[in-house]
Amino acid sequence: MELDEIRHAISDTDQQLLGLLAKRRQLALAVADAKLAQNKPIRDQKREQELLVSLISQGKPLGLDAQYVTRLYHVIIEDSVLQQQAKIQGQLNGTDSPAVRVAFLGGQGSYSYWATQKYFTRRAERIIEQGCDSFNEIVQAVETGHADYAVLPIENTSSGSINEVYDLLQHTRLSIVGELTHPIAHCLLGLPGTDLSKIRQVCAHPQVIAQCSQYLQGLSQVKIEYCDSSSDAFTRIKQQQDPTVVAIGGEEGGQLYGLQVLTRDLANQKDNVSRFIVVARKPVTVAKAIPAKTTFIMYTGQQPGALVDALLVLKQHGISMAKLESRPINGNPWEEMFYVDVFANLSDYAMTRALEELNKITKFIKVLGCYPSEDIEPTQVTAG
Ligand SMILES: C=C(O[C@@H]1C=C(C(=O)O)C=C[C@H]1O)C(=O)O
Repeated sequence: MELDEIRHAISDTDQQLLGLLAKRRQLALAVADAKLAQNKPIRDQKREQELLVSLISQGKPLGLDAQYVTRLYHVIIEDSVLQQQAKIQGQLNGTDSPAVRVAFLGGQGSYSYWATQKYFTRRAERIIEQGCDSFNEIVQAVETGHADYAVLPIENTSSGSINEVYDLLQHTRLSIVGELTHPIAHCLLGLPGTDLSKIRQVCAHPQVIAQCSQYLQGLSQVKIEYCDSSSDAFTRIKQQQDPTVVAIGGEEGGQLYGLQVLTRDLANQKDNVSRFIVVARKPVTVAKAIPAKTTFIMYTGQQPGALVDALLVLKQHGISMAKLESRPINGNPWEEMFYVDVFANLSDYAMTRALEELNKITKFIKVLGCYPSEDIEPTQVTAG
């Protein structure tokens, strides 16, 4: 066969694969309805395990190795679970809508832009993007009704918690309605033909600079220019047309601005991942069929053992903590507000009781939201 002919056959096969993947998604969505009717959880790891074992043995005689099949199906199953969760949540909360207005940091190509796309593509036919220059502006956009949702980065595996976002949560009336994680692969990006040895300036968001601090220490002769977002950094490079100025951001984002990758993997941690929260004016209820997280803030006072006592309440009710963070309380020097993420649904009996008890022993407590957990741990195939 000629090259063109073979490529034609590949394209035909890919089209069939896409058709089949779309069909599989539809079937998974139908499964979600059936599970809801039968009061069954969305995730069924026993079924996933059986499926993987069977697919691996079916793949073998076809020359498809176990690792390849497993990797592919982890992606397919994750999508299938998240599609089902999004559908059930939309139905339960009446949030199914053809178009959503979403505020996020930066413009097209910023990390928050990709996180927004990832989260809302499953939930709406159209995303009306509202790029903002600061976290404060993003929150304001939703508070004032100019946007329906905000997507905010809250923590990162290299730089830790994003304090500015934590502090905004202390004072907002908005509720956390969702979360997602997104891999953040920092690259040095420049105009085509940029010579790495001649760069004089690096443009990036302060969070990005913190996440790449070790790499940047090695560029001692280079000036760091703080930008509002990665897309702001890309825009500057494109506008300035100066090959000695480069940006740090994601490869896909840089491509939208005609920039080329000079160096990859700049983050301090190899697995550089950010967790984003999604906030809205109205809280949501999480279906029992979906694993939920609840976030609350509390001020315990400064008496000895106050935090221990509060955490013991969670222990007594068998509630596991996903994260504990503390931030200063504005106007009260040396006093700290605790932010607690737990693996629990706000409507669980244990969670209701725990909150009642915490209410009695803390000086202030407020639930910031209960939302589906989007951490879909891949099912591993066990031998035998
Ligand atoms: C589609 C289902 O829901 C989930 C997704 C699965 C899949 O995509 O194959 C398998 C098990 C469940 O965790 C199902 O239960 O069959």
